[in-house]
Amino acid sequence: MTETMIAVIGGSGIYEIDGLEGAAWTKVETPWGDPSDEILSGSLNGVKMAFLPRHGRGHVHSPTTVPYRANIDALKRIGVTDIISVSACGSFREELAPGDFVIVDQFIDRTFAREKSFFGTGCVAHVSVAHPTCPRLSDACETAAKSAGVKVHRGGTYLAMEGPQFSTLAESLMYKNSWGCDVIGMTNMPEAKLAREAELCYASVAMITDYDSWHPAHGEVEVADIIRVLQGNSSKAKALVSQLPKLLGAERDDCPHGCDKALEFAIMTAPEMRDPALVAKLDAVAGRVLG
Ligand SMILES: CSC[C@H]1O[C@H](OP(=O)(O)O)[C@H](O)[C@@H]1O
Ligand SMILES: Nc1ncnc2[nH]cnc12
Repeated sequence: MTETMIAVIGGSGIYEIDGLEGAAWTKVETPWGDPSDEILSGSLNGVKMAFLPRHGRGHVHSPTTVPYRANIDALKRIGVTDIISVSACGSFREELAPGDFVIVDQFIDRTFAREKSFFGTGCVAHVSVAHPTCPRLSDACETAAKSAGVKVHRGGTYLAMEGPQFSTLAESLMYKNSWGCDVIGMTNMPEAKLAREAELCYASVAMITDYDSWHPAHGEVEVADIIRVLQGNSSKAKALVSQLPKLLGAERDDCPHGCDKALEFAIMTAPEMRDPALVAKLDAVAGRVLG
């Protein structure tokens, strides 16, 4: 058994969480630079919890400049076992309405201006992201959302776009009609890929804020509308988070889906050819397999 530590990565509109016992903001240093902000750590119902505002308090980082590698490394470094992402998203389906939550389980990664891996020259690794979210953690999010009285949909494909501009009408229609996507956002990639490389369970809660730009009755997406919906959503997200500790418990077994063993057979570079500097940087992320 391992001690559980649940981290919440809060997206747009969520810059703190209340109710943690012994809560303190702490700066965590990583070999990949500074995380988005200090990390708030404490406990809830006897379970260790951490919170990291993805864009930083005051919303400093754009989706492109969020330091995704530093964020995931920092969470792993302080002992996090499970990451719940909470994100504002546009919807491609009439029935996924603003105010609803979707427990996303697939992604299409259209981002192109971000570092997407901890590995590279001198230590090459290939992990599977066929199933990029953890079903055990997603189950907990679904149950937590229902207990918090949130309208929640299970499963959906999240189109991760580079941004920061929203999509054109042609893009929105293509993602919806040709690619069959359910929601759109700018941040869950490469975050989910990096969490998998770091052998952390990851689940994603998409808070629907708008119909992107495809919906004839809703016009184009605007930040003012998103903020209005987020103001209603943030108390729902906090209620969801407060249910998680009792669902996940203070101790956990190995992940039944193998998220915590993702690197077991992933590293290709021969031990004698590995770059010692890169191996040193991988101490938190891949120390289990690199020794
Ligand atoms: C404020 S609208 C666009 C912005 O909101 C989402 O951020 P997050 O995923 O961190 O909640 C979206 O991905 C964009 O970054
Ligand atoms: N329509 C949209 N596109 C991309 N990111 C979003 N975040 C919230 N709404 C969005």
